Amino acid sequence: MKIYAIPLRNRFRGITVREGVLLHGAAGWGEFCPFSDYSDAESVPWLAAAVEASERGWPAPVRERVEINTTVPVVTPEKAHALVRASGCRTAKVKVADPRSSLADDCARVEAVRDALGPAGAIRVDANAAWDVATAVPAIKALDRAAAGLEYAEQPCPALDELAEVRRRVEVRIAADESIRRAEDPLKVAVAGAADIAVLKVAPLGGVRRALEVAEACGLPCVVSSAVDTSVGLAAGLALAGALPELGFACGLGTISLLAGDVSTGSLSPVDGQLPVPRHAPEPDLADAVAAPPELASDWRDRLARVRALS
Ligand SMILES: O=C(O)CCC(=O)c1ccccc1C(=O)O
Ligand SMILES: [Mg+2]
Repeated sequence: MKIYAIPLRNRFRGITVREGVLLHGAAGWGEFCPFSDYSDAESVPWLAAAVEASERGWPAPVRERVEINTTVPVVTPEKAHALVRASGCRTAKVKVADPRSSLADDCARVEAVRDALGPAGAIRVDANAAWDVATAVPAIKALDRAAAGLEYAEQPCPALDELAEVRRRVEVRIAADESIRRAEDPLKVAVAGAADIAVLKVAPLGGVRRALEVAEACGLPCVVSSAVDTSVGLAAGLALAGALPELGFACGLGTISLLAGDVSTGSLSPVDGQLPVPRHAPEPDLADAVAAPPELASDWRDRLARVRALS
């Protein structure tokens, strides 16, 4: 077992350091890294995903490579432009609706991203459920204009009925993320009328096999996205992206550049906007260099024991 703490290059989802545990088993390595605001009960599927990776391994893929979106945090337009250029990706996902960023700031960031991608690139935005319907509708229209066309808007509002209403009132496609991964039962969310696209994350859905079941149950085109995990967790996301019967959109697995380090020399950083589908997670040969300090490590061992007891 290895416990890591890696600073983020820019604040993301309100956090500045990413922490987690790497578990080793018969099939290799798995990552357990629920965010600190996740309860022990909510962390149970995260452990199931790490156990699947380390004990059992993943189903066989149907493709060898996955197109990747670069993820643009809440940064200045200049920085956003540079990040997109440096990524080599043809699709960018821009975080919007952050409390520290106005709609005008978001539009300026999206314009800079369009400039960096050129007209052939695709831009999606992610509001992380920050808006109500009355805010979302004009905001999505403004961002769509700033982008000269959005590919989709991810989770503009918290509730499914709000997503459905926004979807009726804008021309931009709507993607559901939190509505699926934080649902009581992700297999039973009636997401079809509320969204055009389902965002799937391996850890909160409880593993690659579980996520494949969710994909089948929801009946929508899927995008696989990361939890800003290390290359060990990203490998599980790529295994899911590799195993989905259809994959029509770039996946949000280009997040290693958001971290200031990684646990592996075999770092999963996109090349020419793509990543290969690995058969197992890379060996965390650099984990000791980013080891969590003793007190933090001990908190994680306690958390792991509590979540194991609930599993
Ligand atoms: O999808 C991506 O491009 C990156 C992953 C991402 O945005 C994310 C990462 C951690 C937690 C939540 C989210 C999210 O999609 O809302
Ligand atoms: Mg999202």
